[in-house]
Amino acid sequence: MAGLLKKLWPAAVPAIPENDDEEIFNTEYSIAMEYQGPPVTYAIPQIVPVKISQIPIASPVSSGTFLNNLSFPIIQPIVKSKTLNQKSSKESVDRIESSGKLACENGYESKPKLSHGIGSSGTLEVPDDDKEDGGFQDYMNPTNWESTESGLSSRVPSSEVFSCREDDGNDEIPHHVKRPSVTFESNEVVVHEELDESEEGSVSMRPKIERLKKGVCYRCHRRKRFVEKEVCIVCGAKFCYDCVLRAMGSMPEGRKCVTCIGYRIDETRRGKLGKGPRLLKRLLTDLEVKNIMNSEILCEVNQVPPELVFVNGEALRQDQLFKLQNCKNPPKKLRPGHYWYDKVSGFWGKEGQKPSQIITCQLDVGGHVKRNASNGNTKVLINNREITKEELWMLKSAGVPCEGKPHFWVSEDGTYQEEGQKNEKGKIWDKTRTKLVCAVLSLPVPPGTENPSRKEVNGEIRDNLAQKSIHKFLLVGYDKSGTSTIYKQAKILYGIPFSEDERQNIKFLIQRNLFGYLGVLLEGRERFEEESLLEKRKRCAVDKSGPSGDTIQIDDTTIYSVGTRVRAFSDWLLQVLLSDNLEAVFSSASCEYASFIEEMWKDAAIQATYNRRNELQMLPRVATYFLDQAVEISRTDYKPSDMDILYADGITSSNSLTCMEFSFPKSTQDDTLDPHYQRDSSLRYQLIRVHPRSLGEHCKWLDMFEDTDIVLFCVSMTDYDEYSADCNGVLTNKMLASKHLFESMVTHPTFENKNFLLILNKFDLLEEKIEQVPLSQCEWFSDFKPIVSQNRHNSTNPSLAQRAFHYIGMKFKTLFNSLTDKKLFVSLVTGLENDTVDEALRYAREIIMWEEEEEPYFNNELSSTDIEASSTA
Ligand SMILES: Nc1nc2c(ncn2[C@@H]2O[C@H](COP(=O)(O)OP(=O)(O)OP(=O)(O)O)[C@@H](O)[C@H]2O)c(=O)[nH]1
Ligand SMILES: [Mg+2]
Repeated sequence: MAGLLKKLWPAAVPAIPENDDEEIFNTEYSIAMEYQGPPVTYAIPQIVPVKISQIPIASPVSSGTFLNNLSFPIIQPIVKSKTLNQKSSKESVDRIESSGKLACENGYESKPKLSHGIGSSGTLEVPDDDKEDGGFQDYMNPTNWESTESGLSSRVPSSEVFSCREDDGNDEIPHHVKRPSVTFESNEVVVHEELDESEEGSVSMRPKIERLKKGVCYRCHRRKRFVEKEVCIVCGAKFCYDCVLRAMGSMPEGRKCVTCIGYRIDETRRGKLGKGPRLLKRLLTDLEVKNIMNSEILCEVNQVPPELVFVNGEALRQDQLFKLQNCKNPPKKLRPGHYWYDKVSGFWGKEGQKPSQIITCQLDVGGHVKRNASNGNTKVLINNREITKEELWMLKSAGVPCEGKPHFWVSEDGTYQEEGQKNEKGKIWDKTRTKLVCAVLSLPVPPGTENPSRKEVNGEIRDNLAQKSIHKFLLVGYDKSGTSTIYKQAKILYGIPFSEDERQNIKFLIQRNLFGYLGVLLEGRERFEEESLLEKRKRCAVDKSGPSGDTIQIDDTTIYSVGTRVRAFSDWLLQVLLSDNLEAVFSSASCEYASFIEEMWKDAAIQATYNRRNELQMLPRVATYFLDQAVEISRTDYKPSDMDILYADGITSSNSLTCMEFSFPKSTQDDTLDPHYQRDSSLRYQLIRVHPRSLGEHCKWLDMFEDTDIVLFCVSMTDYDEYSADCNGVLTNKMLASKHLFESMVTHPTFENKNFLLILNKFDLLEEKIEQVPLSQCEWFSDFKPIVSQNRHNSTNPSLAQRAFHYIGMKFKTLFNSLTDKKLFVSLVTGLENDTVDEALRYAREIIMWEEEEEPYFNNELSSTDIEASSTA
């Protein structure tokens, strides 16, 4: 029988054994073949599970349309035991030994053997045609087979690509996958595969394939870098638009190449099950795609094998896994691996890691949670588990006293009490701040009453919402470097509304700031008045003693003197400011100050003072913006505009840690460049802004942010001649202080391999300042000696500020490289201008993507400034 089959399809029957044994007849085989008959909707390979005995071999040539229209059929045994939890339908079932090895039931250890047709000598009988094909020949040559350490697998040498002779140049079989080899020493079918020991506790059943160059389609081998591809969830082969249907066939188990059908999925792709079949959507109807996606999610072979899921050290049974997956709040992204579960609180996490989720409590899965389950080292316990640093931070933010290394009992709703004490002390989750801290530190919060992501599919509850992976940007900078301005700018840019609470806070903040600015003005007026009085007296004295006796009547005093009403208001305001009682004043909303402010603002003395505002050092630059609308702002019904919010100094009174989630809106640039970016509009990002004060001494709290994808380190370029006093009153150059903070961060062990994007901010201010104060004022920049041409500035002849920016960037790059051996990315920003902030954040996204893809997507011209290309001289 096998011989006959081989005669029929000599080049395409790799798996048919020599023996005509009944066993073989009764083994189910799949035939994947391409249909080349009259046009049907689309030509796709058909997968037909048949037994050899059922194959219509009577007269293949004359058997009519069906067989004649099939070319290159691939016949493969369907090995039902490819998933570890599945029962075999036959005796010829592979057994998974406890060591995780795959072996034959009869104890024969499988040897790598041919799969094309075995001669009695065990050598290959390769048809002449095939011999011409180097790749195929290599594959078929037993001397080229190698055993791996386990002795179970075989590696295809040479190209490692199963290459099949092309008949008409058009209809290759999906040939990239290394075929499982088959031995027939015991009439049993054994699939040899490579073990991927990298996966936690699992025996990977995935056939390895040769990784082709990026962008290459695994079927037609054409390089189409910017063309969307569909990926096999088992072997990772990617197929282009033209090839995907031929390579994947009817997809009974979702997006798998035909040769991967029956195999367990690659666990790293589990998160992608049922998601984003963008290419298929272009090729198939909605219903077809939906069915394929449903099969992908629901078919048995794609499920997580229970014995590979360990909870508190115990492997699960099928019923336990079912319970876990179908409870009210099931673990998300459940994959084979080791987890811990605190039944009392519902905390759930990967072994050795902080909790990732709060699932339904009191489930009967796994044993007791171990003290070291999450590898915490804080000596503080929650339900017998030593908690992690992050959790300790969260508890502290919730106001839970943690001195004395207490042991807490925490229940599902977050109520907690100390061990040995009867009274509940409160609820952890009550404070909004605690939730914010949790969001930032990637700690779970109890699920809401309703979880909208859960959906009923075919009677089974599945978490069907895309498990969006969030990329985290950590924005840090020295005092007043502009991080909150950039943060607010991002909020406005990406349409993340300020909450009512935030708006109320900001409104008060702006009004308070305005009163502060007015206070500075009023003090200034008093000073100017005194100065002019002094001046007047001097002049009088000169006049009296003067020879001529003529007096020049310039009386400045009237300019700076105010009427009684304004004086009274001014005295009151200064008093309020001094007593720091503004909040109380504003909270009595019934009081309307606008009319006072208006009267005062119109006063000639105040206007005269305002005109000399450059002499008032206490008045920040931004004050002009707010003073110009002093009357509107002081009204009780004032609503801050986005611009007002942006310019307001500080976000809230406690602005040490803020966090927002956003997506990049699709830009026209994204459209034209790469599908990757189009997909990106659905990806979520988190911008976390943290003040260095919150990081503690030597940034000791920095490891809270270990899952940061990229650090945006913000430096104000105007800091080079400014000083700040530390707690001992010692003055430090702010640029050097910034450099010091930068060094602490980049050398922090948690951030060893992190990407850093340096944001050189306040370029607008630098342009003004650099004309007045040389950059070399800062000792770190002492060798900045630019030769600036008098000609107009252009791209080849940059301005002094541009040169300074390049120079500062270079200094940081060199420093970064000397500390980390890595490349620092740099972006030029003016925090008050939205386009530069947008550009910097998109650049950060690009850097993360490069990391993911290992290759840059497009050239740097489109991204933020590349310092390396510039010169500093
Ligand atoms: N002109 C100009 N002003 C800026 C720029 N970026 C920030 N500022 C101003 O600089 C001041 C400090 O900026 P913030 O964003 O508050 O700085 P910060 O990093 O939050 O500093 P902390 O207040 O210490 O938290 C504010 O008055 C901002 O309006 C910029 O690019 N140009
Ligand atoms: Mg600020």
